[in-house]
Amino acid sequence: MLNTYNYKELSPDALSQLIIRNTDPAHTIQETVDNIIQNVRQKGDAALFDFTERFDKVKLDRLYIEEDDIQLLATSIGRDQQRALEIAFNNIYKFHQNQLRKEKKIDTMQGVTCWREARPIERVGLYVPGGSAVLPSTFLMLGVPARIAGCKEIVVCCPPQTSGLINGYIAYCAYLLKIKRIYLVGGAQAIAAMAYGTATIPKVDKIFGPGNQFVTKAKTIVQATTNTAIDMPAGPSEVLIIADKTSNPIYVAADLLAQAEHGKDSQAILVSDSESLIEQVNQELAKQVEALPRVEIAKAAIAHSYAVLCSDLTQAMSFSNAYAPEHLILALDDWQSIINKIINAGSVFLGHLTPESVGDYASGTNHTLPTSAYAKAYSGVSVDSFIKKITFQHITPIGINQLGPTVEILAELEGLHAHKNAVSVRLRHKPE
Ligand SMILES: NC(=O)c1ccc[n+]([C@@H]2O[C@H](COP(=O)([O-])OP(=O)(O)OC[C@H]3O[C@@H](n4cnc5c(N)ncnc54)[C@H](O)[C@@H]3O)[C@@H](O)[C@H]2O)c1
Ligand SMILES: N[C@H](CO)Cc1c[nH]c[nH+]1
Ligand SMILES: [Zn+2]
Repeated sequence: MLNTYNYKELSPDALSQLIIRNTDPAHTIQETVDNIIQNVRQKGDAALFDFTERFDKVKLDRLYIEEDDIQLLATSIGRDQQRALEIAFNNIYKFHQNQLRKEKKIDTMQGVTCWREARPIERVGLYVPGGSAVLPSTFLMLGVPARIAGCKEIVVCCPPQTSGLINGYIAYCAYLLKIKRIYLVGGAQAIAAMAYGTATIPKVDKIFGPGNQFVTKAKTIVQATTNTAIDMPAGPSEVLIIADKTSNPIYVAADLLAQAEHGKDSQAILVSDSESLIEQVNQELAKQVEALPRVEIAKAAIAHSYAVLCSDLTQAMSFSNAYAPEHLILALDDWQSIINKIINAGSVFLGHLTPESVGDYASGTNHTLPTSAYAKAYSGVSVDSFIKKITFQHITPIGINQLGPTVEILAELEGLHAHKNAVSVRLRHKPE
């Protein structure tokens, strides 16, 4: 099922072709998204009603639901499902709360004190995907760190159900997160609305959340064209599994399919030093895929996924670092010996009993992660994503005497005399 490449036969060009994903060579997604953004800018709410009818096939009479509806929907789900969402909420909360740390004040010289303090981003927009599958887990992954950071205004957009509402699981997450309004808008139009603001949807300072190629393209466009920031490009899901003769092919195939079922444009890569393991995983894939309800989606994703045969695990890790996967699974007995060779990956899963699904839902780590090789430069969402760190400094009379002459010289060598003077006047005219 997986097309297999031999690492040592790959030219540098072939290697870079292999690791590219989800490009938009004909710019069709770019054009569609540009057009959606322009429409939302010009027509505001009217464009949101239109696009929701066109893409989500829902004719809305209002763009949001509020507390009463949310409460009603939240109570419609089973107690087991509520408990599972509560356990996920608690674990994500515990893991993320530990990320809030106070930094020490540093005296860089006598009388010169510098430090940083965190402040929440005031208005944040959370995008909860809901096209091919509604993802309440993503709501928790974004909402929990936003709450821990202390963001004042949390705007949430999610594509509507055919009923014109949201589903009960999303509503239960809203209840856990104390979110009182959800906008029933998805896709690029939701991102444009949060970046520009409409009569109904407030403009925010930063947009968070994963989504399909339309959502991800819209995020990168608004980041470049407005003063609204984004968390990162978090597009179609990916997994790369490094496996050897100690791996269980049943588990490996199951983990590949778990990401393949997200969307036709998802990618699931197997890298191994064992030809026979690749063969066994292929047999398992063929068996397991047929049992999935989302069999057509998973098959399409597997069709443009592949395996890479390497001579050893060091080579396997080099390939993985070049690919920079959103998720990396080390399905090995001896994962400890290569963990320090990982350079690029969004989130890592170690050993045989750590499926990626646990991180998707409930172990505590965040599942909003960089895709398309952006793991080379971006981290996944965390509490840090929802705060700014502001630097502070204070200089005493001793400090200005110590540091002032250095700054005078540096300002002079840059030819910036007003800069120099701002120090000189303080050295010459000391307060009584
Ligand atoms: N990287 C991550 O951290 C992460 C986490 C969770 C999910 N994901 C990914 O998020 C994605 C979710 O995608 P999804 O489609 O299910 O939901 P989505 O909410 O991202 O997209 C649905 C919206 O896309 C828009 N749309 C659909 N077809 C369109 C078209 N032809 N033209 C313009 N707009 C169109 C519609 O407005 C619809 O509301 C998946 O690819 C999944 O792999 C990534
Ligand atoms: N694997 C996705 C991140 O790429 C997250 C997710 C949500 N629900 C299931 N999985
Ligand atoms: Zn997943």
